[in-house]
Amino acid sequence: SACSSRFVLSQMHPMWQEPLEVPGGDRQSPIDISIRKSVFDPNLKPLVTRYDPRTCQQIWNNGYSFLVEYDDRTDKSTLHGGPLEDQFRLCQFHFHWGENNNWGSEHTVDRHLYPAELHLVHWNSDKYSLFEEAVMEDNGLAVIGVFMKVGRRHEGLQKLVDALPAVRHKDSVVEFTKFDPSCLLPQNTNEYWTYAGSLTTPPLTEAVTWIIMKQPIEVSHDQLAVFRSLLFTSAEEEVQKSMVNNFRVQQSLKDRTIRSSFN
Ligand SMILES: NS(=O)(=O)N=C1NCCCN1
Ligand SMILES: [Zn+2]
Repeated sequence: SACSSRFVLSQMHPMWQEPLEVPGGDRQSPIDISIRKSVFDPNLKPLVTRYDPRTCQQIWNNGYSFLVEYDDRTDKSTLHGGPLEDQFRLCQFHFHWGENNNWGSEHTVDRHLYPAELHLVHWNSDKYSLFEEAVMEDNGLAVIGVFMKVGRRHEGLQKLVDALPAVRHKDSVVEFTKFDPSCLLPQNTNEYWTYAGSLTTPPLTEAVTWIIMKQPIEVSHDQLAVFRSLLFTSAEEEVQKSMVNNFRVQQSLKDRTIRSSFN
């Protein structure tokens, strides 16, 4: 699908070598969400997600994370409401995690680190016709962030976990269908923070309206361990590197306000 953003692969730098300059630089992500600095906005609406599992296509290890990619050629899996004025189309979701359960999320809440974070990536299909186009525009993308904490096994996630050994190496792809990503959202999606930010992996463009869920989802220790069995490296590379700590360093808030949908 268009959103697999293969063009990004060519510009990709390993996480640990931040590019020297980033586009703009005054609305970069991720950030710490300071609860006392966030401002309650009573005009924020409930989030509306309508995901059609039939648009789910494949899982791909892009050497950064693993992406579950959706057919985004029509408006079948969409997001609107919340802070958004337009309708956005789901193109993929992926995760960021650590080498252990003490860290791994990209965003933090009052400096609290979670072991992992889910990103559901959508692009503005009211204003643009391709992900690649929207990724360059300041109102082009909307990413829902969901924190993950260690607890009960997540039954919906398990189908995804079982498919991971098939995409162990960078550039491997496997068919993956009929997955409804709404099972990965917390039961309360009315409480979130939202702010203007950027992609946290190249092209790092300042195109993202971030919507970070307050309520984390629970996944088991063993499910996270399978994430860590993935590799950054392709099958033919001699030295294999385990895919862990694939999060970006936090960025300055600069002149931004984080709004909350709850008091
Ligand atoms: N972690 S992130 O901000 O979602 N970054 C992304 N970069 C490229 C395409 C999709 N997402
Ligand atoms: Zn991400």
